[in-house]
Amino acid sequence: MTSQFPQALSIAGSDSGGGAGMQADLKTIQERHVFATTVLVAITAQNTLGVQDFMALPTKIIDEQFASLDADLAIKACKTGMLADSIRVHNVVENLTRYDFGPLTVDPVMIAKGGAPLLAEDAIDTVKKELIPLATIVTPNLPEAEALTGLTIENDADMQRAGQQLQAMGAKNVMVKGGHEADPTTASDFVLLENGRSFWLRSPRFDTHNTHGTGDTLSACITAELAKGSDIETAIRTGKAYVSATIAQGIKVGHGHGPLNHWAVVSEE
Ligand SMILES: Nc1ncnc2c1ncn2[C@@H]1O[C@H](COP(=O)(O)OP(=O)(O)O)[C@@H](O)[C@H]1O
Ligand SMILES: Cc1ncc(COP(=O)(O)O)c(N)n1
Repeated sequence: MTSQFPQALSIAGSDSGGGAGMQADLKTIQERHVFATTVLVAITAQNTLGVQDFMALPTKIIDEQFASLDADLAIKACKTGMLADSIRVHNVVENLTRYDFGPLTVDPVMIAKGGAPLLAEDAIDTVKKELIPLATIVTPNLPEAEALTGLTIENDADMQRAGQQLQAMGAKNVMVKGGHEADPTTASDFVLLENGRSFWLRSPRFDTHNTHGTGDTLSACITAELAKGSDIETAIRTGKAYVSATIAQGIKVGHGHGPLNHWAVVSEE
């Protein structure tokens, strides 16, 4: 039989507004020419103005989605996004241990841009102890890196320290994202690789409110590239170039923190 087309999996929550969560993952993976599959963990009633409500799904149907995928598809890379609470984090970890869906990108989603919690506070410990040790790469933003490490992050040295702590927790590779930094000109992310190499990825900071779904888009792009067989550094660099393009080539949708342009053309490709 001929080899299967590259397939990737997003394990996440739904954003009814279409800009973040599962929907951002699907759009990104599709744009990167990889076949996207999903395990839905929670449903949010959400738009660009905020999260109005959410409901986590029963673990039985989460188990069944994993089993259905394993029985048929050939998934080569996967990612996690919103996992809601400690019970679901544990449940997803059990399933990721049961099946081989390739390298795992952990986007430790905690709080939506508008401030709504997407992960119960007591689940942070479960993420640290159970999920991060499975991660091929973990991609926290600054508030998430602070919550996971207990550090206060105010400068480049703090971001590097957070990266080292997250690697010590068991993540092979770490990308500490600086989207929430105060720097008005540059968006800088710190990358620490499994082989000990580290570097900064910097792009111009675009003056826009349309940054809903940036973290999901970056981590989904990394996942898609890993599904195609890219090495981790190439996947990370492509992810940064793609998310920058989706912000730079913005579209106007909604009345709050608008979504990204997932059709954006990445110039260096
Ligand atoms: N205004 C911006 N201009 C350019 N890049 C940005 C901007 N905001 C975020 N980014 C980039 O988007 C990616 C996601 O970062 P961040 O916003 O920190 O994540 P999250 O969505 O998880 O909060 C990072 O590569 C970050 O540097
Ligand atoms: C269902 C869901 N998952 C994740 C996010 C994070 O979005 P952002 O990337 O803007 O932090 C979100 N707002 N909703």
